[in-house]
Amino acid sequence: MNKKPSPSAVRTNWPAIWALIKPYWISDQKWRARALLLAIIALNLGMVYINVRLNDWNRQLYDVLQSRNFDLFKSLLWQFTYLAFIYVAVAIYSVYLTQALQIRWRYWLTDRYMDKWLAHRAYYRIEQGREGRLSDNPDQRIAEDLHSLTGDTLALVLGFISSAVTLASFVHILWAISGPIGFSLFHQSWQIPGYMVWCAVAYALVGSGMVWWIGKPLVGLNFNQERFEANFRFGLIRVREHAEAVALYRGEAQEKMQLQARMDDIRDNWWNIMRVTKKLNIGINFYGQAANIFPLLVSAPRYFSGAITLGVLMQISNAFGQVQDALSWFINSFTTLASWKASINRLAGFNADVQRMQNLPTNIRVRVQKPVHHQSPDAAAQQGLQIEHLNLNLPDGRALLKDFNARIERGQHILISGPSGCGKSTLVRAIADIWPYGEGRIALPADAGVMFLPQRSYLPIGTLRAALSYPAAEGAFSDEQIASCLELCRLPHLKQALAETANWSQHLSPGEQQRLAFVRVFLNRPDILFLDEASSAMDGETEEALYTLLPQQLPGVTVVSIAHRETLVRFHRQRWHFSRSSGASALCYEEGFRVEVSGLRAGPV
Ligand SMILES: Nc1ncnc2c1ncn2[C@@H]1O[C@H](COP(=O)(O)OP(=O)(O)OP(=O)(O)O)[C@@H](O)[C@H]1O
Repeated sequence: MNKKPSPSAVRTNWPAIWALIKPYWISDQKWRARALLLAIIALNLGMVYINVRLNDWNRQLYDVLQSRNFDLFKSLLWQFTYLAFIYVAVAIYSVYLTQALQIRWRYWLTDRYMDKWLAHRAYYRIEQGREGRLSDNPDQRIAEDLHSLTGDTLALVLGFISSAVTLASFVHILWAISGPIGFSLFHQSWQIPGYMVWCAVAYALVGSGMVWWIGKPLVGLNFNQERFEANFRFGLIRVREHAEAVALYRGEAQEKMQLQARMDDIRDNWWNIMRVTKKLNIGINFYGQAANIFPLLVSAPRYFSGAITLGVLMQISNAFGQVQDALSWFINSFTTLASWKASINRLAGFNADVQRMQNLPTNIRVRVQKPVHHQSPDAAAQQGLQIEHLNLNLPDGRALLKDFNARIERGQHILISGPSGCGKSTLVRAIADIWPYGEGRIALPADAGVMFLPQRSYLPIGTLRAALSYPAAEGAFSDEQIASCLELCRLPHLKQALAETANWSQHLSPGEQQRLAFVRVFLNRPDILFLDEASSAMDGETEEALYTLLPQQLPGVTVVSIAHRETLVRFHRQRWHFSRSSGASALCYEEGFRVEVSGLRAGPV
């Protein structure tokens, strides 16, 4: 099976990582964020302090046990009780505040990422321009990677600080109590002071090197796992969204095959993760188990020679454990580090894509004409829409439309026709300023309301009232206004359903959905209306009725329709027909199409 090209993983360096993390900490929320972080660090340091106290308590306990002193034993138990209570309270609040900081940071970041994604139509261009993409599934980048970026960063940073302070606190305890070790080499006697500290360092270094060497592939594997999971979920959502079409085509077997293929990707990659994790766990578990016995083995000679008491031996063992644990921060955090790095790489790719799409160079200049000096707003709106030397291309540079010039006067009704795939919708996309590939100038009249109706209108999930008001907020139009427009558009039966919530694009027929789009037109009352096969699913009579209503309800409205049906000709005064200059009928992108402008016999408009 052919695998789809995967977005290349972005490699990130420290400045790039810092650029992802920094913004929140210097934002308008910085003081609250920093205060929370400081409080959490203080609580974590408090835990380290209690651990230091417990280490000393440990020594006293074993000495008291050895000397069978019951009174001291009882007092030690009280000491432990209050230390344990404080530890529990500090540990609970440390987690609670960390979670609070995480959700604040995530909320702030998500808000920024949603803005970036929706700004300059990056969300649209990312889907359009498939070439050279560095990230996929933007929904997952925003929903999941920001979640792990905030959670993992806090866990890693706080873990690192705790480990560093634990290391500093216990190194000097271990240094002081472990004493020097002496040996002779080359007929000379040598002494290594605080030799247990060096043993711990050597032990942790060997372990860290081993874990890094074994676990390296996990970063790439985690990156892919998230991608495959998102692809699978997206596949399931597609079936849900297109349930009716799949059912009518009896496409279940094909869907199953495609979903299975995506699940296979998940399973294969998961096996690779399991293999690496198994090797990693072998290393980590041996390392962890050996750490229990290693300090006892190393300090046993001094205990048996009588140089240290049992209490000191146990204190050494405990302090060694703390030092070794702190030095093993890298080993213990390796899995988190691997998934954190994969999230960072994915977010860097997403940011690069969004930035590239926002700054996509375009030579199509779409601007709003400034009103001529002393011109009234009405006169400004009278100015027509002007298209000069417009060339349109496909994203890969092939020519679609060549040198098109036109002027649309106010109140003009224009029909755009031509073979399928010649670029009619693309011309409308260019006028709507969402198609960047090409060159030329488009001037829109000042203060004119422009509305674009595609063949399949978008109906958000929610109440019918909200779907009809879109993109205005629910409540922008009164129920009376909406009801009278529903009546006009031959949808009286929906008047009762304004407050109902449903997935309207699944519930209503395509013809009804197109009539709903016309309701939006009558509610919004645009000055210029583009209809891209917006009535193709209606019966001929309803289509004619709505076209007749347009100039009646919206006097002076400019209408530009894309349509294949010749019955619509009589509602238009001008035709723009896409054709090959050479007369060739087949699509050939080398030469592009030309548009012939011709007058039409006056109809009812
Ligand atoms: N994002 C894209 N990437 C690559 N090619 C595209 C993209 N969008 C459109 N095209 C191509 O551009 C050409 C023009 O598409 P357009 O939708 O403008 O055609 P049309 O004339 O409106 O067709 P129809 O009458 O079938 O609606 C088609 O060949 C289409 O495949």
